[in-house]
Amino acid sequence: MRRTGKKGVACLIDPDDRWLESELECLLRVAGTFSPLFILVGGSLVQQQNLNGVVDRIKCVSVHLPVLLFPGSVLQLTDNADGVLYISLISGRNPDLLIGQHVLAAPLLAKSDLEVLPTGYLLFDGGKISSVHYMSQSVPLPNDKPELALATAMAGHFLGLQFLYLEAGSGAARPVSTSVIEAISFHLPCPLLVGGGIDSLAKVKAAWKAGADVVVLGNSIKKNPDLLAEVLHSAEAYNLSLNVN
Ligand SMILES: CC(C)=CCC/C(C)=C/CC/C(C)=C/CC/C(C)=C/COP(=O)(O)OP(=O)(O)O
Ligand SMILES: O=P(O)(O)OC[C@@H](O)CO
Ligand SMILES: [Mg+2]
Repeated sequence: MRRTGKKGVACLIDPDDRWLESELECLLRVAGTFSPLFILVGGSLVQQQNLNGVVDRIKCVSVHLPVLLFPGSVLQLTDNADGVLYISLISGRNPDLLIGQHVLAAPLLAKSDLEVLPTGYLLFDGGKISSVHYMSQSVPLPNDKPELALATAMAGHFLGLQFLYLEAGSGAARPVSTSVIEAISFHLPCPLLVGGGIDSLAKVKAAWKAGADVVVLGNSIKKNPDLLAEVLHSAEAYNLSLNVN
């Protein structure tokens, strides 16, 4: 994706949010089979039986949409997804979330068919205390210090992490700043996922323009599935203009 300049979208389905069967189906129908789109499933407290069920429901409606797990802990792994963001919280200094959960998860992942995507996860100050901030007990990066963010992202890149997820926290008051996205995308080749508080087409476009490869949408599309349709049309038009579809 970084190579082609294509822009992508990921829908975050949090199994802890009460998803009516009809709501999930409506969202998945909007999503259709649009190719640079995938589904992330995760949340800070998710219990495994919820997780299995939600992944099954998604697969039942949208057989071809890739479903990636976005785990808050080793308890949030299930075999019926396609892959897992193997996230290490590199903005924090909590050893359990840098490497501890990963050690516990590794033997389970080795036995599963899940594709493992090594991902540096950077939490930014999104203007209010997010669940990830609380659950991880780690200090978020400032949103107005691109040089600190870049140094952290570079460290992840040099350690071999292949994707970077810039996170402002679910429902953030302010998304990750464009100056942060620009600094990281200018200097590093890893595909960038950016999420947290992105709740309008204008914010999506600003993140893409700054260098995000994939914009992650959670709360906003649960409230308003029409936003997903708008964003997908916009991505499709942009990707067609690159002549890379
Ligand atoms: C690799 C494995 C198995 C685990 C990684 C564990 C790590 C590093 C977690 C990072 C810190 C953390 C607690 C992340 C939560 C990830 C997540 C799914 C966030 C989305 O949840 P929200 O939607 O923000 O939470 P709320 O719905 O509670 O607001
Ligand atoms: O729910 P929102 O605010 O879109 O956030 C999405 C995701 O980045 C949270 O982990
Ligand atoms: Mg949530």
